Amino acid sequence: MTAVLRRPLDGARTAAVTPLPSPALLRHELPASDVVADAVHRGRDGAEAILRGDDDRLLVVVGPCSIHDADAAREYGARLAERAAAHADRLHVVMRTYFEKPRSTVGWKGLINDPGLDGTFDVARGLRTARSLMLDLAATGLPLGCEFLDPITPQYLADLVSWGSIGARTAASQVHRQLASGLSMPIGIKNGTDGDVGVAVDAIGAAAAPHAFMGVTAEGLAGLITTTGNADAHLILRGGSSGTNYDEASVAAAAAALEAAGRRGRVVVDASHGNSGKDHRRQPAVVADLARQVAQGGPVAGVMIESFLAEGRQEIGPDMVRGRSVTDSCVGWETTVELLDLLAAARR
Ligand SMILES: O=C[C@H](O)[C@H](O)COP(=O)(O)O
Ligand SMILES: C=C(OP(=O)(O)O)C(=O)O
Repeated sequence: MTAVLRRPLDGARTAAVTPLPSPALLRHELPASDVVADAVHRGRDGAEAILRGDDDRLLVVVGPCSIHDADAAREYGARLAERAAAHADRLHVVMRTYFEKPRSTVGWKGLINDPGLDGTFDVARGLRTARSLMLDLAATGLPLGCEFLDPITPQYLADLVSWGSIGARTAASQVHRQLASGLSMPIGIKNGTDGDVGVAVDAIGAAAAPHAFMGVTAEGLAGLITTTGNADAHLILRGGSSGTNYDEASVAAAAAALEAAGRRGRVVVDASHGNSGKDHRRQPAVVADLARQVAQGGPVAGVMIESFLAEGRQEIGPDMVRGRSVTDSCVGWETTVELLDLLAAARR
């Protein structure tokens, strides 16, 4: 029989596969110093103690919706480290260092995916830029927080993260629940984009359980990952298409749903996203309501604020304003200072 040329069975829709440095290589090139390791541990311990009710400070996760300019983020971090130190007896401040953005359809997917903001997708550079920025920020003593989106990214960066999140678009994803079950820091899981809190309560239960799943080792090889479960997975109320859920009744209902599922009835509330209709000008009113709830005691263990140096948002383009978000709109620095003061006063 004459040999027939077979059509390839895969690769039909793959344009290229480009090698990346292994996670172990990147961590070797950019290692965590003792000062950084201490900041990461203090960040994790503080967040865990607050969520467990053993520390009566308020967790505040604050920072840009996404980081696109490492220098502007360094300036923001230096300012935030100073405010965090000033409020350290009442607030446990974690800086949002979000390098991966889940998109509703398409759009810029964050600094790791496209550090040039120009569709060149230099992921190796994105990983280096993100890790090196995180090392600089953690060296100021600031604990860092991010959303875990791509299941491979944690191997490159998770050692520098004190608090993590699973977003509204992935709360139902088994891959992300399994990932959360093995991460070394408390993981906040958001309610769905439609406002469904049940999906996040289910995710918290799934993340608390041990799992075995396929993943990537530090050397970049395929591996079977076996986890012990994350007892510090918790709920983030972020509102949704059905309305906001930062008010006292919604917070109480969410806490009751958690308790009915056998989980701790303590929540983090996001002042942005569905709770502000993505309009940064509404965040101060949400934070003011949360401050009132915090002052009364109750289930609010933490508050999330989207903030950057300059308020608002802008499109990616040639004439961008330094320190202004290129994803969701953020409150500016002066408002951030006022909101931190307000939350600290409420905790007093
Ligand atoms: O937090 C950021 C955005 O809300 C999220 O990435 C979705 O953005 P999009 O709806 O603009 O795609
Ligand atoms: C994407 C985010 O939030 P959500 O998943 O609530 O949309 C975010 O916090 O950056």
